[in-house]
Amino acid sequence: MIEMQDVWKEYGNGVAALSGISVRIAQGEFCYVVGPSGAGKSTFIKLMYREERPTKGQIFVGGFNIERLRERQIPMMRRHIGVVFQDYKLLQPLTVYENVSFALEVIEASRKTIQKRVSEVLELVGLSEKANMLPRELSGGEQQRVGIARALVNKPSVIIADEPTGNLDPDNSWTIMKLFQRVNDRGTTIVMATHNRELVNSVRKRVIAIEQGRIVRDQERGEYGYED
Ligand SMILES: Nc1ncnc2c1ncn2[C@@H]1O[C@H](COP(=O)(O)OP(=O)(O)OP(=O)(O)O)[C@@H](O)[C@H]1O
Repeated sequence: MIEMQDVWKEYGNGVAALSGISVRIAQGEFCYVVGPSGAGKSTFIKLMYREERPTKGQIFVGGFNIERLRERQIPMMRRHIGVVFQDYKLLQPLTVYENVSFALEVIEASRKTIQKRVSEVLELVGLSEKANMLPRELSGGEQQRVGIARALVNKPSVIIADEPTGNLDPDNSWTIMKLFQRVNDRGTTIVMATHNRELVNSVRKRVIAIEQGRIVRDQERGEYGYED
């Protein structure tokens, strides 16, 4: 479960990115976040995994009051949240396998657990054959699938994705969407900021629209609602 209670975010330069956001996303929901450029979507997403801190308000993710956490509790909290980025953010010198296993090595999982889990997620994203390749040897769609495997390897209860299809063509975007759908079918909450009108209008889910830092629409099985 994700909950924000009257959350405000003003950046250091005085820009008011979010102004009084209150929202609740239940465990297992699939939720799009839409809105014009600069509306506050990325800020909304970044607050959920504590990449940014709110100026005011409370944020709960997967049972953690993430504003009350001590520094040393942050890695534990992040294990419950998988994050997927528009530009993948893979470690270039590492292989596909290593990019995914890295998240488990950090928590000192046993070698056997690591091998089993990495094989499972690479299979899920259809990249078992490419485990030993480097990111630069992969297509954009494949790189994003590595990003998703990495996000899933710790079995998080929530996946947060900021424009995961932003750099991909329609075919690859659909592949990513179907993967998210499968992950969501297993009970994982998905929150996905997107400008992809076609995906939002074809695969109907909850839509939260943000404009000028405020939620202006929150619809079950909603539509994209913008022309871009
Ligand atoms: N680190 C930052 N420092 C200062 N201002 C910022 C910072 N990050 C974002 N902003 C500002 O906060 C506002 C909201 O930005 P945000 O990135 O959340 O929007 P967005 O809806 O994700 O936009 P886009 O769709 O273009 O990605 C914008 O006015 C932006 O310029």
